[in-house]
Amino acid sequence: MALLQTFVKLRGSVRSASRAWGPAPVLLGRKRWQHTAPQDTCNWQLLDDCFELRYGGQVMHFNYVWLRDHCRSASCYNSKTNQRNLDTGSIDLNIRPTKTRVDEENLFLTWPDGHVTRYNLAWLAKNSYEGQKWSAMQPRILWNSEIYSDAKVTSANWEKFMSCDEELKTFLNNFLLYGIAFVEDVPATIDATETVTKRISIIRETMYGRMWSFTSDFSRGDTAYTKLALDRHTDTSYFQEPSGIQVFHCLRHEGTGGRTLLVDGFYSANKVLERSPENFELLSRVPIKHEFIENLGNQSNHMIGIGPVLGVYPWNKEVYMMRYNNYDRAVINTVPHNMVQRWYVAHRQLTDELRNPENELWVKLKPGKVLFIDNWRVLHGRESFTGLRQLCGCYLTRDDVLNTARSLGLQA
Ligand SMILES: C[N+](C)(C)CCCC[C@H](N)C(=O)O
Ligand SMILES: O=C(O)CCC(=O)C(=O)O
Ligand SMILES: [Fe+2]
Repeated sequence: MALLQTFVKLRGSVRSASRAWGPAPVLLGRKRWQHTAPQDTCNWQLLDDCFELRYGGQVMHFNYVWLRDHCRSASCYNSKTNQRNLDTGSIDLNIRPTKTRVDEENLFLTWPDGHVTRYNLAWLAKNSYEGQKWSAMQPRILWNSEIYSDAKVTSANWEKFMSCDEELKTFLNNFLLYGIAFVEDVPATIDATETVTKRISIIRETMYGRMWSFTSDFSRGDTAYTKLALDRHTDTSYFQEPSGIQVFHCLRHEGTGGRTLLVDGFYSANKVLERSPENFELLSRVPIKHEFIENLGNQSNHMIGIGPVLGVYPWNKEVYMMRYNNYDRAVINTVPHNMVQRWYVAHRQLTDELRNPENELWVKLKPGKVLFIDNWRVLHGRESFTGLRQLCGCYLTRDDVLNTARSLGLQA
């Protein structure tokens, strides 16, 4: 560090001539940092192991290797393909800048080989760990049945949905916010159901097929193919990557019962977090297995998916995936004995939340009404039924649904 101190200015500040310190930017829960004019003022210092920047009322820390790695100069980064050119493996892990300069909008670092990197301060703030810590990856509205009903979320209309991007965008916005969305007036056929889903994404083919249609004929080795009630669950928890979206269209039902149950899993997970952070932590850290074993005359399948009940981003504690399927949960043999009891306690707390009747949204699916469920978030179940009931649908590839949402300007 002696060498460093000889060549480098270690501290500095830049203040816009006529501007004073403004109030700290307000964090609106899911919003990213906002920078308004009075917060242009910035202070910085070179610490031993990182560059400390105070900008927009926020103190941020940037590791030196990270800074070198994120140089956006033409030789380090190809802005046509949005890909890094720089070989990260060639960066000296003890690299330090030899010169530092900050103006009102940018930080300039000179590296030992003379290469200069310019970083826009707002870009740094947006991409800092501290900035991400307070912003949501995926803005959403957690709901129980009252919140969802009061929101009066409208369904998309088939014709408009197929022809108008604004209708698709509104639909996807609702889907991202609530984890469920409906399209109505769809012709009651498998073909039309396929058409409506293809407007959003690529269909994810699984061992159940591409488009599937099922009745209570027990044609597959799963309770879904019976008339029995099904408690709330997420599907394909036994895949390493559970299906992102599930589509349901009830093509006919001549009988009684058979209503669909929907529960926002993230609402319940959030209640667990508020009431018992230790239980939330346990559910997000302990990996368990789910399994699908099917032996039919003409086909056999054995799927195993491993992961915690709650998939959580560690930096902001945001839940992004719930695997909850008591039918398909496999033997627990991944949890040490002294943790199993605590895991069951945590699982019970989540189960109690999920079973709170206030959280249950019941809908009767009818021909024409297509339901899209975020299968990483919203649990579904069904009431037992009588009579002939035919349900068709498919799973969608999650990446492509989110891709469509982003292409329409939504944060996903
Ligand atoms: C939807 N479809 C009828 C095709 C399959 C149902 C799969 C049911 C399975 N127990 C699970 O939860 O994944
Ligand atoms: O029959 C239903 O309403 C849903 C059954 C089910 O859970 C499924 O197919 O994934
Ligand atoms: Fe299911």
